[in-house]
Amino acid sequence: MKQIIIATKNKGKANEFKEFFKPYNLKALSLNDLEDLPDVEETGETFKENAALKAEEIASILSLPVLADDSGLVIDALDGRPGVYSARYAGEHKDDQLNMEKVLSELRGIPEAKRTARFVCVLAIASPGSKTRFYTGYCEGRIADNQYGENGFGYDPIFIPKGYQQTMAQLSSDKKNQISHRRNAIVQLEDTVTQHGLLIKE
Ligand SMILES: O=c1nc[nH]c2c1ncn2[C@H]1C[C@H](O)[C@@H](COP(=O)(O)OP(=O)(O)OP(=O)(O)O)O1
Ligand SMILES: [Mg+2]
Repeated sequence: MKQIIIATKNKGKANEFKEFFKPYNLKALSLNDLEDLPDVEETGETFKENAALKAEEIASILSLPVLADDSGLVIDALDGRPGVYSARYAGEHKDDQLNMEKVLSELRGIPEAKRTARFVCVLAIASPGSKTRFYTGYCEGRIADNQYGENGFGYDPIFIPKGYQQTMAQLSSDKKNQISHRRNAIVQLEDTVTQHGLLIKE
């Protein structure tokens, strides 16, 4: 089966990519499936910069095309925080539970209408010898008053997508994968994958 390498150590993301690429008969391999690859330092100030850093470093080590995903939660009432610092919002150890508690406590007392937010996903495809390509997807919504649901990962238990009354973590994974920022970014990338075969390793 053809394979695509995703420069992520996040198991939640990796599982979503595995689902996304199934219809193309593409096996998605994450950094958890490959040996001895470094954790790329995310020193960029934008999702785009960090996605490029992850894709380009791993592509250069493997001499293969690589896809990377940099994503996060942008909350209007917090001037866009946690944004690119989403994973490390409550500290370097990347704890989803503490990150959600920090967001909920910062938004305490803020009414529903002012809790608007969006998930952002920037995908980068780096291929040795070519210019890196980028694809962006969004999912609009608002921050709940508490955590609800067990599905998904990251901030899903506190994010209510626009048009829904439940959090992302209360929706099925199939539903999430139809409406998420990651899906919306993948849709942009589909043509590249299918027509140019850029990501494919036999
Ligand atoms: O669908 C999502 N549902 C809920 N939360 C999400 C989602 N997508 C991103 N997020 C949050 C998780 C993490 O707090 C940050 C991503 O940080 P980000 O650096 O891109 O990923 P990461 O460090 O977990 O893994 P890696 O860099 O190896 O891909 O945004
Ligand atoms: Mg990261």
